[in-house]
Amino acid sequence: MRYVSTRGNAPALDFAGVTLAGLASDGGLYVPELWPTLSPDEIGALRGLSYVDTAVAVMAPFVEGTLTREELRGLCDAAYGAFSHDAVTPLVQLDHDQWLLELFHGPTLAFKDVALQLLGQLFERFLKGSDQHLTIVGATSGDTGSAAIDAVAGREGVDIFMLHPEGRVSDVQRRQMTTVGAPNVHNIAIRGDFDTAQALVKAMFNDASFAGRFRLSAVNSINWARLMAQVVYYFYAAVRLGAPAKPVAFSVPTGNFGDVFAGYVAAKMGLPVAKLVVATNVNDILARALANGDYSSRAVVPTPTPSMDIQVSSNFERLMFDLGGRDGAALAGQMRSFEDARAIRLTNAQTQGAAGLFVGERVDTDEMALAMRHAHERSGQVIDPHTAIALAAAHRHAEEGVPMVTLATAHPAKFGDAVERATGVRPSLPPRVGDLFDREERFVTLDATYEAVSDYVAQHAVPRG
Ligand SMILES: Cc1ncc(COP(=O)(O)O)c(C=O)c1O
Ligand SMILES: N[C@@H](CCOP(=O)(O)O)C(=O)O
Repeated sequence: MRYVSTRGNAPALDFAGVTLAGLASDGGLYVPELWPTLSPDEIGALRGLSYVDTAVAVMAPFVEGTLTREELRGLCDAAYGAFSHDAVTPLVQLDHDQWLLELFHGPTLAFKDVALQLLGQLFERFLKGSDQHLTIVGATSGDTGSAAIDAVAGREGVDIFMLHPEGRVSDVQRRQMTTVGAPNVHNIAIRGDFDTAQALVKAMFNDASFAGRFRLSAVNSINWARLMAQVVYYFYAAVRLGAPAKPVAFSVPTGNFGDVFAGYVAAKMGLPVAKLVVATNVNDILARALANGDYSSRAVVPTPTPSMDIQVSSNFERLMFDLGGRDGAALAGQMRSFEDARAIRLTNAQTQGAAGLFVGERVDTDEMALAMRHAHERSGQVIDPHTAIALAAAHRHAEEGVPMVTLATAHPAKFGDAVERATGVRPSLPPRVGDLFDREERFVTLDATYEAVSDYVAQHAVPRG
């Protein structure tokens, strides 16, 4: 399998190449040259398979030429052995057609673990025997940071620099990052929002002289391997609910458009997906873009769903590329206009193509709290605020006879205050992270400027050999 950049001006790479590169050298994102497909019989044959067996069947075409199925299985066994539920991503029934897909049984209690535990294994595999030292730079609005740190803390040959917006992540989220004592972990709080943090990370990749000094890599969902691993659970859930004979709908709490783009990939691969509900909080650029092609970014408003407080969704570029006829030059022009004006109109091909599968929904904080309360009172489920955004959106699209799966992206204990306010229940932290508030924190706080952040990274990273 070869991968091409959405901006059409970077070398095509194999799977190991895109995993280590993260972002393409022309500023674009890597996507497979062709979408692999599974036939209805092949999808039907996934029914009853374990999560790891499903993962191998779904991901094998993406790693072809780089990893054998047996190698992939070994990495998946190691990655998913760290999950606390045998099913890895279990389904929970809420009512007749409404389901939750629990994605938070990994070490850091959020869906990011599903991809990042595997990414940690992939980095180790691809760096084995080489003298390269990887400098990972990442941005987090809360959950990617801890999941990435957990995946690489203490690993040889890797340093991780993780930027989070100061004061805009929950206490649990921050402590999950800042109390990890491993010397290769560097936490940076920036005086700015997540979009600024993400832009600073991309600027380091796009600065040829900086990127030339270090072997940079990415753990955000700009890294293709992240999305690939997330495609698996769409198949795993859908076959349990009747696919391929029956289409299944998904509602996805959305920020950087990574998780829901993985659902799009599953559909491109042949999974019968009835609908993908793109659920946003009041930071609703995606809901507006999908409703009327208005892709314009506004100031980020802090909410009780901090991980979705995003106005520039990296992975939307992948969708725009695919729906716009895979024209790298045209997409590069569109992205340049967006970067300059923070506002563009999507083309007809992009809006109409998206309308076939996606529907955007904006859910405000009151509706979110109501969804949490209803899930608790009617179905006995304590859910986190991000999941509640998607559940509220899912109810707007309930259709008789079509299973609707809401992706439960975080454990409620990560957002204990918001959950308690809405439901009166204070969820307790699972024992694996129970002593979080007794551990010492370690991080620096920097101005949100390129100079401040890149200088800090340059002073602490290991240069290329
Ligand atoms: C708990 C939670 N839900 C939803 C999201 C949004 O996912 P995505 O950025 O892939 O759209 C995030 C962050 O990414 C998150 O941490
Ligand atoms: N909500 C995310 C933001 C980064 O998203 P990513 O999926 O691109 O890593 C977070 O929790 O950090």
